[in-house]
Amino acid sequence: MQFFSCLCCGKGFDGKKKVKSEPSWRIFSLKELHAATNSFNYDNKLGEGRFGSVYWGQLWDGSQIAVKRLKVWSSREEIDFAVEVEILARIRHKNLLSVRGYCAEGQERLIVYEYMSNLSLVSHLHGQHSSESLLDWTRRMNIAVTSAQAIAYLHFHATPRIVHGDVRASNVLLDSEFEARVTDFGYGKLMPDNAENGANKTTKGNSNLGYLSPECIESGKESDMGDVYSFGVVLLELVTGKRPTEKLNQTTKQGITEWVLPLVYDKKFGEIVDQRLNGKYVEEELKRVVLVGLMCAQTEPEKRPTMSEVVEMLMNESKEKMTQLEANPLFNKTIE
Ligand SMILES: Nc1ncnc2c1ncn2[C@@H]1O[C@H](COP(=O)(O)OP(=O)(O)OP(=O)(O)O)[C@@H](O)[C@H]1O
Repeated sequence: MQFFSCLCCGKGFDGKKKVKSEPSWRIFSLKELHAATNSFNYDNKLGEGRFGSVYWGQLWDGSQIAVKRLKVWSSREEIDFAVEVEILARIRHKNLLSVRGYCAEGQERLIVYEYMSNLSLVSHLHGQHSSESLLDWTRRMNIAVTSAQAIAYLHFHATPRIVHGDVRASNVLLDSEFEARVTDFGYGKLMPDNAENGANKTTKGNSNLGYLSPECIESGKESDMGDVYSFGVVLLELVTGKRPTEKLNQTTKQGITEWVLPLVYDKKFGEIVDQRLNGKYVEEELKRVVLVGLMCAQTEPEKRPTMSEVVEMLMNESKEKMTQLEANPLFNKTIE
């Protein structure tokens, strides 16, 4: 850690007070997190992922937190854990979920995040909130653009630059205003490959297969272009309300791109859009998101746009840009 200044106490490693002393994260005691989560009570549990369970909690100052209690962690990786969490904690963007701190005591390894009261995108599209139709078109467009900005930030502006490695709808959380907060970035580095119950960096217990690019499945390696592919799947999921893969019958599954592309050829955008929107959407915007999503989720990584280009394409409302998008060879049935 010698190359980092100490953000926790606001001092540089030369010991002098820095101008900006606002702490961005801190170390929590296990006692404090026990008190906040009612001793990791079952009633406080928000859910469970591959790396552990997440609990809702409230600190003494009234602020709400989400505590991720990681599965067994060997003390051998203690230093790595602290270094990695500190790197994640330093990465700040309004659409990335902020790490408030961590706790490493005995065998316990916990990461403390801000609490997102509207949970994840997946819960609104396919889960506990899916029947409430809280995601109107404006919210969906906002989520598309801001989550793209967050991933572009990781790829191009974060220090160090970060490949997310697990872009999917369950990792797009929503705050009280339904603003997107991308989470779970950098976990590939944080969790050792052979962690007990922890999955390999890209296979992840098959739970993200619908999001993984073909080259990532083949090589087992994460990449920025792999993130672009996964983000394309999220965009399509966001506007169609469909899952990344749907079971056609006992033996066959269909990927979301295979379902959408033929409808694009036939210009049947009204069939593509999530029917729960009851026709309340902006056609040009829908078209834009669908085309960008398909361009991202192309098989060949070199044909995909970068995340910065994705942001640009999603935000550009000009007719010229739309014409340019439509002219992409991917949407020309005869070339395929
Ligand atoms: N900061 C948070 N605020 C509110 N809910 C959260 C927060 N972080 C996680 N959750 C919820 O906790 C549950 C578990 O999250 P977790 O990140 O461990 O798993 P996941 O993302 O669903 O899967 P995986 O980690 O395997 O990718 C999810 O349902 C998620 O919505």
